Amino acid sequence: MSSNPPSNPQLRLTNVSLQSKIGFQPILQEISLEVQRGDRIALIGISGAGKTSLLRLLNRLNSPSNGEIFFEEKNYTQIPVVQLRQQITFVLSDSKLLGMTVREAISYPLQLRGLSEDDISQQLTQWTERLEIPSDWLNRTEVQLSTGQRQKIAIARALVIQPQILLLDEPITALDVASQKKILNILQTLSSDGMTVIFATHHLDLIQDWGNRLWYLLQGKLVQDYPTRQIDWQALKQQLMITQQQDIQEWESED
Ligand SMILES: Nc1ncnc2c1ncn2[C@@H]1O[C@H](COP(=O)(O)OP(=O)(O)OP(=O)(O)O)[C@@H](O)[C@H]1O
Repeated sequence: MSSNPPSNPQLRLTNVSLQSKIGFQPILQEISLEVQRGDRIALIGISGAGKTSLLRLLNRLNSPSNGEIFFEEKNYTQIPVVQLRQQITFVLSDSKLLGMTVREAISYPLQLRGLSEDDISQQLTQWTERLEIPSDWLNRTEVQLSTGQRQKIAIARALVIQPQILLLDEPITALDVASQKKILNILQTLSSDGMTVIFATHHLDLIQDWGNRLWYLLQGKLVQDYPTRQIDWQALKQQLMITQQQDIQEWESED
């Protein structure tokens, strides 16, 4: 956790920028930060601030135009991408099952790691119980699931492999409040056991008491990186609302 004396960071970004291929304005600008093992980070910012882009860089779906990213002090460029993604997993808000049933989708990452059928079955039972996924969902395909149900499956599929770092992009927006709280609690427990979680969201109320750290992105810049206990949430919500309104006004004045 960040509150412990800092050891070698698990992740380190040095002056990372991401240039847009279509616009002049960089998507991310000179981001430098360090992440300690077990950090629970809420990543916030208005639409277009760069949250998804930053998560994509951390999952190596994109590479920085400038700057470097290190995982356990090893440069990302030196780590085979498959190996990296076995340790750093990304959950999108609209993950697809790609024609698989729920059972197949959750089992697949375990098959890729060469687990026996018995071990896969044990993990499947453990995680479906923990996430309260009813057994009658297991034979369903994507079209037979609601958006919220699909989000739950995407989280299960990421958690079965117990990654070192879990990246989440608005992962529980479509779930009911009780399910959201349950998942946030599970993530909190897992992070206490050492899993790092980076959670991008617009819903400050949801993550206010959840994280130990907050990153605030504004126009691709990391403008705040604070322990959550130092945050004035009311002021932050107001600041976000004002930024959002300014953004809309800028758009309107360009039309
Ligand atoms: N593939 C791309 N090509 C060009 N520009 C892109 C691309 N993807 C994103 N952008 C731009 O990068 C900026 C950041 O987008 P990003 O999706 O990272 O923001 P975000 O904070 O995740 O937004 P939201 O909260 O709406 O999901 C936006 O201005 C967007 O238009």
